[in-house]
Amino acid sequence: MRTIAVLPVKSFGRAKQRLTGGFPDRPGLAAAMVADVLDALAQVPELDQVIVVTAQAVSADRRVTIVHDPVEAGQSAAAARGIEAALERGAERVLLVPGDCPTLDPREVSALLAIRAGVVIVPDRHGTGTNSLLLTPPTVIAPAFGEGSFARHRGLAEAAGASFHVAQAGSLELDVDTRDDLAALRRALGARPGGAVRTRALLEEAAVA
Ligand SMILES: Nc1nc2c(ncn2[C@@H]2O[C@H](COP(=O)(O)OP(=O)(O)OP(=O)(O)O)[C@@H](O)[C@H]2O)c(=O)[nH]1
Ligand SMILES: C=C(OP(=O)(O)O)C(=O)O
Repeated sequence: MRTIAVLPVKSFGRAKQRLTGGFPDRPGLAAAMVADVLDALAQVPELDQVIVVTAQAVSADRRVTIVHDPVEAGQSAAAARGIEAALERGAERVLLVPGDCPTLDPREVSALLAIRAGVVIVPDRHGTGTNSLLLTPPTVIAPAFGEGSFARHRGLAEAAGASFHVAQAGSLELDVDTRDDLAALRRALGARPGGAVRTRALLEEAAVA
């Protein structure tokens, strides 16, 4: 089943506003996390392509398509733009992934893609947000990210009469928005050697600065 990942990426200079005062180089952190997410997605054989939706210059491999986001109207609008581009490229399902989950484990993504349901959701670590959505078909529901999005996506799936599955994928449940998330990231990176190479290096560099 032709599967395309869609990764919305806000301009790094405008990203991670909730980390103001929590980390010296927010743009650098946003860029490092996106690069680590892309590295991880590149190791998922079940993905036919990756679409990055952004106004930002992003370096990536040949399997990545950049779709321009001139308006930056939010994650949902960017995700919708990516879904449209994925449909044009023959996607039968799309995996929506955020760019701020640097611990993303390719093996967990493969396990996620083995689940058969109209809407598969990976909640954030608080259980109230949405860190990833697997949509089959890509238009089964419209992305509705933001506060309380887990319940909203479940409601949309029910209203659409789509099957709904909540997936446990620890490496995808940690998105980095706040100082607490950054502390949780440091713990997660300390507990698991390897992966998130750029994010790990930036945090280590900041720690000794
Ligand atoms: N292309 C695009 N991506 C976005 C936009 N808003 C958010 N994103 C991406 O959606 C994902 C989750 O977004 P947030 O958690 O809100 O990240 P953020 O906007 O950097 O964080 P805050 O500035 O604290 O809200 C990240 O990969 C963001 O880069 C947007 O307007 N356009
Ligand atoms: C976008 C979401 O949350 P956050 O902005 O905290 O990543 C969400 O969980 O839908």
